[in-house]
Amino acid sequence: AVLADNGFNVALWSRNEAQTDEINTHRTNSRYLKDAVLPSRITATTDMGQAVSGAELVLFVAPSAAMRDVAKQAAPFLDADAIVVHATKGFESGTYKRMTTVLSEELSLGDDRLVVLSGPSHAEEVVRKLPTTVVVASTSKEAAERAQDAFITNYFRVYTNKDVVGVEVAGAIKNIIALGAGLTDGLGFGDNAKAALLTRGLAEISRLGNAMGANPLTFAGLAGVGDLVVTCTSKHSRNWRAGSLLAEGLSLDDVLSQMGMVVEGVRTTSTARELSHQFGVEMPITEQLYQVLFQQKTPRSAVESLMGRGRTHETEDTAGI
Ligand SMILES: NC(=O)C1=CN([C@@H]2O[C@H](COP(=O)(O)OP(=O)(O)OC[C@H]3O[C@@H](n4cnc5c(N)ncnc54)[C@H](O)[C@@H]3O)[C@@H](O)[C@H]2O)C=CC1
Ligand SMILES: O=C(CO)COP(=O)(O)O
Repeated sequence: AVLADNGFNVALWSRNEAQTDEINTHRTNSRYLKDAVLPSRITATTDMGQAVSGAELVLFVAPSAAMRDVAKQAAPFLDADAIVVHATKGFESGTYKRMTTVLSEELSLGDDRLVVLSGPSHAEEVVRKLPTTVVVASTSKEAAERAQDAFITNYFRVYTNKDVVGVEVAGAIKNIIALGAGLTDGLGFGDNAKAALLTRGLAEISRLGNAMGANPLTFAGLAGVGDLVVTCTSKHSRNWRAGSLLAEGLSLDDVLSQMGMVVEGVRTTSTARELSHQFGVEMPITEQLYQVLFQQKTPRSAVESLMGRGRTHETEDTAGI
């Protein structure tokens, strides 16, 4: 919708024909964006060739679990000088790869044509043209500026950044903390606990990101603090909502089927735990959430474990913040 508002003719690919028919006929996408009326410059299609051939910019925003498959389908149709942007917040399960790595492998692209778009940007608000700010990161200044040009509007402000690793790590890991925030709110642990969770969550994001080669300053920016705050506090967040349903006592399977939309933080908790071992960094909140999600630990005893950890110094272990 943002690209269409900026005058681009947008081809929107979906695998679901009922959904593309609804968008083309009624300009609505009722299951995912209830009250929104989509711009007439959007044409939905189930034909990947029609969507991708000739496009100067291709935006991938499949859930992380589907990214490789969707990129594979798009690869034969990608124009030689198209730039590729993604807005997906997660890693590939099993390989622990970042999304730009997956895209570069499947599309045979160099870093100079790859951009990640991230930041506090719930779709429900963007589609209503409420003021939103995001960051587009690429190792190529030119690619980042092409994406900035394409997306920037008077309600959608776009900053460039060079730190692809930091922006991707921040966007993925904040979902874990948002699941924790939903649990904390659902269990009535209070405002002090929630503030602690966000702050120590940011320390965890930074620690892993720094070990993976990120710029520490990224975590104080829109993709870091910005997205962490919105996902942990917004009524639109699926990760927060999933956490609050877990707090009501629902099983993880029941929560996920009730949500009916992707809750990236669940898979990301397993991936981040593996990455924390691989990079030798401590991620105690992630570890406790992993035990709650996958090992039947109760949230209350997870909090006890976090509060009972050995004494430590606040800043020593959070290089960069
Ligand atoms: N919803 C939001 O406000 C924002 C979402 N994101 C990120 O965007 C990504 C996608 O999230 P949403 O669109 O919100 O999720 P969603 O669950 O609302 O929609 C996902 C869409 O992908 C389709 N899909 C799932 N598996 C597929 C496959 N194998 N092949 C083709 N299509 C497939 C589904 O049918 C559905 O249409 C996530 O990584 C999320 O973190 C990023 C910023 C904001
Ligand atoms: O990343 C998002 C907003 O910036 C969306 O978060 P949820 O997936 O938790 O809804």
